[in-house]
Amino acid sequence: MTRETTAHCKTVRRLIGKRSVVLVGLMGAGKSAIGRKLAAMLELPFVDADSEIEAASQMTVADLFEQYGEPEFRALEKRVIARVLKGGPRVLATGGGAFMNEQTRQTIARRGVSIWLSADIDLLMERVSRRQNRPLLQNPDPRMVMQKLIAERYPVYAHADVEVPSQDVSKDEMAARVVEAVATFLTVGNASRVSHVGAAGEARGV
Ligand SMILES: Nc1ncnc2c1ncn2[C@@H]1O[C@H](COP(=O)(O)OP(=O)(O)O)[C@@H](O)[C@H]1O
Ligand SMILES: O=C(O)C1=C[C@@H](OP(=O)(O)O)[C@@H](O)[C@H](O)C1
Ligand SMILES: [Mg+2]
Repeated sequence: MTRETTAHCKTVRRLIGKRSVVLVGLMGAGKSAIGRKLAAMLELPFVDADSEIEAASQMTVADLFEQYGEPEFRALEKRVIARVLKGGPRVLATGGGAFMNEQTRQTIARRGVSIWLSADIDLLMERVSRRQNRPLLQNPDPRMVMQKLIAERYPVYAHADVEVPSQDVSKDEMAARVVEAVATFLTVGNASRVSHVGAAGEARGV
């Protein structure tokens, strides 16, 4: 990061105050990868909800789904996210299904700024194909599953404070776009819900 970018991130960090930055969106959108970068840029602790669930249960997400079923996983997910958000400002990468829970949406609205990393199906499929650790996609036709999830979930993700489209750019560039989107949201408010940042980040040499 350039010195200018670092100074900008410190300003954004101050604007965030006691809130957390919460990433939502479908599997493969980059919540975990971008969240980690974003946390480093903003000098905030990073928490991945799935990793917290795995640590709390001493099981993998895949084993939880298999042995206890999705409802039990969702109950655990809701509790873990509520606990993490009580703990002070963080960058939190949620799992793709978390924001579908109304109580979780309310908790996030109270304690955080929510960012929807939106993405088209081709990008999502390419990115999830690298690992076989997502139980919902263990299906003969994972693309059809993803299409169905897009139809069900995108109208709900659209309730996030800001939408940042995931594109085929580096993780650092995506994280810089999220920083810009958060800054715009916290200064201008809802006036500009969809972020079209790109040029600004590039101009700062991110
Ligand atoms: N901007 C990006 N450029 C290249 N690869 C990316 C980018 N964002 C995410 N990835 C990769 O895509 C895969 C899925 O990302 P991940 O962060 O696990 O998504 P999510 O947590 O939203 O399911 C990972 O292998 C990750 O490294
Ligand atoms: O979309 C979902 O319902 C899920 C997404 C996963 O997280 P990522 O979105 O980080 O892949 C994980 O929580 C679980 O496999 C269920
Ligand atoms: Mg993830």
